[in-house]
Amino acid sequence: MIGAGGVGGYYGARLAEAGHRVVLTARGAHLAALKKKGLLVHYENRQIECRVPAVDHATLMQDYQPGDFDVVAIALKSTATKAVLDELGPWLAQSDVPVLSLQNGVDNEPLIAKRLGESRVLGGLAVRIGGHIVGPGVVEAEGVAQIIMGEWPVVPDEQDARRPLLEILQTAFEKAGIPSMVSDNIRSELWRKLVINNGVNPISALTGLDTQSLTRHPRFSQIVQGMMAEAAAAAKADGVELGKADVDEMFALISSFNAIKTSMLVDKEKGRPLELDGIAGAVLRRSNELGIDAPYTTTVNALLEHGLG
Ligand SMILES: NC(=O)C1=CN([C@@H]2O[C@H](COP(=O)(O)OP(=O)(O)OC[C@H]3O[C@@H](n4cnc5c(N)ncnc54)[C@H](OP(=O)(O)O)[C@@H]3O)[C@@H](O)[C@H]2O)C=CC1
Ligand SMILES: CC(C)(CO)C(=O)C(=O)O
Repeated sequence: MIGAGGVGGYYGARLAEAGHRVVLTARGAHLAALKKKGLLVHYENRQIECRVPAVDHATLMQDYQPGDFDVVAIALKSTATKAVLDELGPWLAQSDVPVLSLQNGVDNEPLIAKRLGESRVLGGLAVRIGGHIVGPGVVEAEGVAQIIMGEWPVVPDEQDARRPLLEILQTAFEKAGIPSMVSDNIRSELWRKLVINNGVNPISALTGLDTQSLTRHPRFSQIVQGMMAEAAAAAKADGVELGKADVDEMFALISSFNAIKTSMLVDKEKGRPLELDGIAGAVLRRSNELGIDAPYTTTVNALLEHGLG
């Protein structure tokens, strides 16, 4: 699990708890704590204590072969994807182990494909999960925490070599208490998730409000829906057709989810880089390509880029 943060730490701990051999990567004080006392995950009134190897990337490349793993999952912020692929690329290239992205945004899988070849990419996303590092070695997570995955970009061919592995992963995830689904069109699923993220992540970082405060607010909910509609329109540039029904469905999904701080709000509070380019930037690039305006996204993105909020 590359990046044992809120998402990677939670899923890694669930898999380890179910008996899978998991190796976590991290750095800094979080890594030091993982090595010293293991990972502690607080999840829905439970505590999961996870004692598995935790290493930095230099140690990963030195002590392990990529072929030691059935799958390498990436749960980094998309701000780190390129740098980490530059770092791990030559090591990953030594085998054909599939790489599963569990990140938000639609630009991670293309980066992995460019580096390792399309046939090794498993697209994926974490849905209905709020998970964050709350202190060194400690993660708090909530929500049903589903995983959706599929051959990237779209391979509805039953002969695709990745399908049997996806089915094995799905079974393993389910047995570990992680609801999961294999999609024939992961690109579309990634865009549907981006509709949610463009809707709530930037405006939450700007206002400091949680998801329910935004979706129930008379004014902010309009901005959320506007930013969702702009993401849905931008999807067309990638050949994904999303309409009002998708926007309504995604708005209903996030409105009915726990009142959580988005990952971007948590990054803002911690003074960390924001995944702005991977979320609003991805929408704005496609809107520009299509020649359509995205006024809500343009405004909120510009305010955050200029350090407001
Ligand atoms: N958090 C959430 O609730 C949700 C997040 N997502 C998505 O999941 C992805 C992961 O998010 P999240 O779990 O919040 O991310 P986190 O920031 O919590 O975790 C990422 C971890 O990777 C570490 N990392 C980064 N670069 C390196 C490196 N070079 N070597 C070792 N470790 C490194 C980070 O360390 P450091 O802190 O030092 O940078 C951090 O511990 C994102 O795309 C996010 O949008 C999706 C659904 C919900
Ligand atoms: C909005 C949310 C919580 C949905 O899972 C998310 O993906 C994030 O915080 O980045």
